[in-house]
Amino acid sequence: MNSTDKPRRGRETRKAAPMRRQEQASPVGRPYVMAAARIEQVRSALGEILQWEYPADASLSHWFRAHPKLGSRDRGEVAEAVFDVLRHLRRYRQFAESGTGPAARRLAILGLASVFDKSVLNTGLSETEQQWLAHVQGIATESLARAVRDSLPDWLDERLASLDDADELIRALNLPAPLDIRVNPLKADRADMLKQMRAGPGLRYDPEPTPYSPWGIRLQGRPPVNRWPMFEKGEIEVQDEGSQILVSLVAPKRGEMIIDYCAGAGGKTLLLGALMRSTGRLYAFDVSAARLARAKPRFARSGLSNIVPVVINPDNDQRVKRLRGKAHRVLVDAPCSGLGTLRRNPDLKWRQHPESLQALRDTQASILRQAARCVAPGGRLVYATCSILPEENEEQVERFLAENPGFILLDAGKIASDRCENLTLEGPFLRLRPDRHQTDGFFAAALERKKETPVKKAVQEAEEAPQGHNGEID
Ligand SMILES: C[S@@+](CC[C@H](N)C(=O)[O-])C[C@H]1O[C@@H](n2cnc3c(N)ncnc32)[C@H](O)[C@@H]1O
Repeated sequence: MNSTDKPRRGRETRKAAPMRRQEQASPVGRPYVMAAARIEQVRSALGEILQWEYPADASLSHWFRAHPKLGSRDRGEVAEAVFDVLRHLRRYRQFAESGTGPAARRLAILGLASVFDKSVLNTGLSETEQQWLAHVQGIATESLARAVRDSLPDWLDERLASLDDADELIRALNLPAPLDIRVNPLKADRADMLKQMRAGPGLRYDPEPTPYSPWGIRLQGRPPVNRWPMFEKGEIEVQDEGSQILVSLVAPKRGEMIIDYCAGAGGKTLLLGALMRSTGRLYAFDVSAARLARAKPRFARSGLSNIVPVVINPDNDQRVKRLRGKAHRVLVDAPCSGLGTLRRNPDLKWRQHPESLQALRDTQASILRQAARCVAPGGRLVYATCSILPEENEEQVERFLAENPGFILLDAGKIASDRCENLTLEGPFLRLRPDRHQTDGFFAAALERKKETPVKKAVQEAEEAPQGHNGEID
């Protein structure tokens, strides 16, 4: 699960334009209408989202389409309140149990308390509601159990408890994220792009270079990046710095044959292709034709001509078979719980369950096994997720290595730091966390197929399969 590569919702922070609506900024009489109407809008949107039928951003987009009269500021405020509720749902539900009237309205009020100043919000509240809000806002959250205070389901709280500095991690996952973009190294230079942004549409979003990735720029607030000329020209893409660092582990070279095995909407494919300087052959595999279709306009904007998108079957795909033992590098950006991206997708903590995790683990192991067969002797296999759970990460890799002695584990931290200055990581794995690196939570391992281990079986099977020119597939 990864939806890190599109413009995100998130509260405006730091130097971005102040977001909390203040009474003095509104004409007389307006705050009441605004606050009262907004409470009803947020309540109504939450009514759809909390069914959990679809991801929250999809449900919210659906709700916006059903309310076309709302302007961009209205939508921004509704989105901000809704996402605040999703982040703090368990605590807010507990707070909403007290008080009178529909609890759904009280959830909306709590969400809007993060958007509006008290004076504005109070204009839409009854006396009793104002008293209730003041009461719950005065509760010392430190006295609550962590799962309530930081709003986690019990099963997730228990799993996260085993991680180092769990409290810091959980707190960071509950904060809204800034927006990272990535410069397309084929078309632009980061220093020039920073200048252009500061002189143009990016100025009010406080653009700064990302600390580790040489291609990243961090923006505060909710910049409408996809309407900016540099985006339309393919000079920039939205991509969390963590994803950029992860691609640096693949370290593709000019002229190589690379497979992005789970390419999805192509976020990582784009950077891989640019690092190959649009040479060689870059297969973008995915089982989802719809996701690959979403990647196509991005590929077109990027100016890359080395990408071959292929919709594959999850089992026994003949085109995959033909690439056995041939690829210099294979990236498996596996489908995962996405729990490292809670800053942007807080609904995932309510949409995932231990049972769905087990199914994901089986899929991950199966994809890793199949993708590994494509790696040439001496070639590199990178396994990555945007999860923070060991069962989707270290445990998968350790099991794979135990079953596949022809592969060895490389030092991912060292490889990443070759490309990403300032990045010092301990241990063989790449583990990024919002509390330590200000990125989403990511995991990656870099493996190498031993040179001396012939991919005998794989090659044999590849020879049996009908070949395209040079073992390529169309
Ligand atoms: C984490 S997402 C990939 C995100 C993408 N790499 C990016 O950077 O935008 C995982 C992808 O794996 C795909 N997937 C699921 N099962 C698969 C399989 N058996 N083989 C290949 N891809 C699969 C999903 O369709 C999804 O697009």
